[in-house]
Amino acid sequence: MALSGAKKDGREVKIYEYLDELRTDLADYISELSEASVKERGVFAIAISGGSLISIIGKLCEAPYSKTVDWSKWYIFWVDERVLAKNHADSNYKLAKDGFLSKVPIVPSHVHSINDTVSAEKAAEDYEFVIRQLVRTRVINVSDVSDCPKFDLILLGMGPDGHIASLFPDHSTLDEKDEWVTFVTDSPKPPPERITFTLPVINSASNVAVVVTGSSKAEAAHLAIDDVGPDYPSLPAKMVQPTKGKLVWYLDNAAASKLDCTKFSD
Ligand SMILES: O=C(O)[C@H](O)[C@@H](O)[C@H](O)[C@H](O)COP(=O)(O)O
Repeated sequence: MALSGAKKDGREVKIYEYLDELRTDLADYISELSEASVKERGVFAIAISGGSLISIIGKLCEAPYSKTVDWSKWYIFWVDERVLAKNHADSNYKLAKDGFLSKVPIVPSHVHSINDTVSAEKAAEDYEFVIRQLVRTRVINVSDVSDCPKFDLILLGMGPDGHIASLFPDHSTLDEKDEWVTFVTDSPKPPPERITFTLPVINSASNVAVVVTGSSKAEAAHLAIDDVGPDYPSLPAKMVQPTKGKLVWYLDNAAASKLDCTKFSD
């Protein structure tokens, strides 16, 4: 059973004792969003991150989701990617392909991975170009507030330092307002070269879910979720504030161990 707290500003925080409960609830949530999006606009545009998130959403490859989700309508994107060959052990594409995409009938041409044959800067530029084409054809919706792409769902993990996607604390990419996709060549988490969606794109999504497990992330989760004042202006996870979309945090007990649950109002 999740201890769920709806906070004042519309964020939802869900905390689970058992990882399998979290995986099931998240899979339910994703399949509900997929169904609603397919009903409303015929497609589901979802952007995923790397890391432990992939094994968590691997639940979607199991029954009933494997049979009930309309996989033919899914379009897959990466919120961030390491600039490596697609068959490299550290590639987010490879991680997702091996752990998820190869196990469900997603149309191969709907899987939009980065150009892995060019520099980080060019890969970011190319990826933004691809996204612009798909916004034009409305595979991806567009935000009426920011003119940014409006993904149906963006799935994020979070690092112990509070990074999300490949947006790291105190990094200049956090200030990027014009580009949809940018690049880093000095990522503190290896490998150093990455591309990443910018905050305006993340915050334009219809739905954002941040999935965090493990005690190493408890402090960052506390700083991002609890109202700790203006002392941590550059914590990327705290900057995830969808303009009109819905934000849900999925945490296990260990990651939630420093949260001030008394502030939650159901
Ligand atoms: O490619 C990456 O490195 C990411 O997309 C990154 O943002 C990741 O989601 C977090 O670092 C959490 O990773 P873990 O869940 O594995 O700790």
